[in-house]
Amino acid sequence: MEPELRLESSLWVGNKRYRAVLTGWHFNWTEVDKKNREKKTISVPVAEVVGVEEGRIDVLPRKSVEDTDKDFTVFYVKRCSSGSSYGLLWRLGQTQFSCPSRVLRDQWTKHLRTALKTHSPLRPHRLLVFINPFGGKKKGRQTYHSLVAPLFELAGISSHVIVTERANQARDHLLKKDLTGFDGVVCVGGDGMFSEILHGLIGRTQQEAGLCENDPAVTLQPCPLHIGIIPAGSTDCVCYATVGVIDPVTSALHIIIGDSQPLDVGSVHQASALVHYSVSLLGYGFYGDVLAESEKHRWMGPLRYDYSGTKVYLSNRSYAGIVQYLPADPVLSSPRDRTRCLSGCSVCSRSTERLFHHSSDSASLHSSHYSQFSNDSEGEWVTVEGRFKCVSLTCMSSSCPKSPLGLSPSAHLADGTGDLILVWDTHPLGFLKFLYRHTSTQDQFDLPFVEVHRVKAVRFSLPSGKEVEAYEETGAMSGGIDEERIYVETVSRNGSQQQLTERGTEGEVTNEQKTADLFLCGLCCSKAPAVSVWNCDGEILPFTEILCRIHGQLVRLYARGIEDGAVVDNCSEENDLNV
Ligand SMILES: CCCCCCCCCCCCC/C=C/[C@@H](O)[C@H](COP(=O)(O)O)NC(=O)CCCCCCCCCCCCCCC
Ligand SMILES: Nc1ncnc2c1ncn2[C@@H]1O[C@H](COP(=O)(O)OP(=O)(O)O)[C@@H](O)[C@H]1O
Ligand SMILES: [Ca+2]
Repeated sequence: MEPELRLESSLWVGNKRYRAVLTGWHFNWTEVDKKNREKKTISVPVAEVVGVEEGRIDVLPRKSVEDTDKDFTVFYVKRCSSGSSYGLLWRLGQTQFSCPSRVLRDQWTKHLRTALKTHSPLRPHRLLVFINPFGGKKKGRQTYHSLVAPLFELAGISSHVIVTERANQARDHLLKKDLTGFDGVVCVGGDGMFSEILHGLIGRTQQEAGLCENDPAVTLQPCPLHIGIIPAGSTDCVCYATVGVIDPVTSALHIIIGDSQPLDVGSVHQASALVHYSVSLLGYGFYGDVLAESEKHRWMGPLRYDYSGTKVYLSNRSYAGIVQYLPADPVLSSPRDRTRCLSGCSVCSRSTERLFHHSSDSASLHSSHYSQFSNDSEGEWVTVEGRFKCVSLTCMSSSCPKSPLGLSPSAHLADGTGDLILVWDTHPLGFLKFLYRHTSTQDQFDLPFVEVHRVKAVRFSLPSGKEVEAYEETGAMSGGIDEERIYVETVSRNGSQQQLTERGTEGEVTNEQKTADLFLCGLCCSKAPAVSVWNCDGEILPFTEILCRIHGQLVRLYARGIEDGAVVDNCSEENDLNV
């Protein structure tokens, strides 16, 4: 602690006298009664002070209520239990202090501001904000302007706001435009919008580092800019899994105080090309089918997933496939150890050490393991083959309001691994039981037809002859087999990421749409299709045979992971105005 940051004096809040103390890390004020007896203390970590203003201030709308030259107002984070969610809601608390003199007031504001700078080095000064006006319930713009912008203004953050006019605008901006002076990028939208930001920032960082994203063996460069998520989408799983609640004000406060949460990212490859990045769900079978079906019902908003989920469940399909995976070190953690990755997680901290201080570890991965779809399953790769209801890979728990503990409740946000969930073909009631367990604390892996593995990489392929069979079946039904096959082959030869991830501008048919059409055409015919599609964080991938490698802590979010429920709920403290 730097001694000059310490300050102690008597201050008044209303007509009560307090003994206020600023140490390096905390700002405390304790009520003192007329007989000098100390009563309740309120303690705010300096890192959670949002701002300090002279006078008496109100926010939302912001106005100076009274500017006596002996007063100052402190804004800070307060926690409230969220009822249904596991995480805590953050709200803006404010307390108005009166000093005996103006000199003392100036001393307090100066010291508090200096302490803020010293103890929150990652607080953003300038942010680039992308708003998807069509995400979720289409309230992104309103949410940002009414709830988030006033808080940014209060905290002295300047923001450059872009309301997107087309899909991939945010990604393209991040790939090409000047980003000098920005500390972070904020995305107002859902997981799809987050994915755009992710692709833009990872791509830009690799471009600048001269690294080739197409090569799964390359150790990618972590992104220097932080990402903030203001949830305004349908699933909002990345926000829920990293903050614990879906709440724009909570997320805005995490951004303001410069919280930092690293996140693992999977890179998905086909042949020698990068196809997509994934953080929440890379799913084949059920989740792929649900996404393909739901794209037809976008107009339903977030409900489209429940409708399509039920429809796909009732169609009771399973798919043949070969899954190969590279297991992670079982000594470090296990997907069934019943732990949860919480704020300050020790498994993730140890991984930081391993990921960034022993780069020779990752060098050992630069072997033929990543040579695309080679048949050698030498080394540690494990191969399983059969029929699956679904094959899912997630880099984190993927908790969301639908499933508060997530696809893999013990997965870690930043341990450099993903959890591979294999659900073997089973009777419909068994599968329903599996799905239903996601909504409660019951263990969805404790079923005889379910396996879960903590992995560093996964490869998926179709049993020999299946792919041709698949296209022939669908082609026979649609009458368009030749055109489709040529199209897929052309794209894979070009290997252009731009082409692979571009989503439709009007009048033009993209890969995803073609793949979805090809697949959906199978849905409406009596014969079940032999192949499903991959759902990659809400995008349909145009390939079936893929390789995914997990990159530890490739990006950082303005978040801190889910806070332990034992953290005090200080919502109803006396003397504070809850804004
Ligand atoms: C019976 C109840 C079953 C509930 C099962 C819940 C499982 C939920 C797991 C959710 C994992 C979420 C992973 C995140 C994926 C997102 O990246 C991604 C994109 O999100 P965005 O549109 O916001 O941009 N979202 C998705 O792909 C959505 C996947 C959602 C699947 C939901 C499935 C609901 C299933 C309902 C089945 C009901 C069966 C009833 C039978 C009578
Ligand atoms: N202005 C826009 N018009 C159409 N699509 C957009 C626009 N901006 C972003 N998108 C795309 O919309 C998709 C869904 O966005 P998202 O914010 O995740 O909402 P949701 O959670 O409802 O799917 C994303 O894939 C994103 O690329
Ligand atoms: Ca992980």
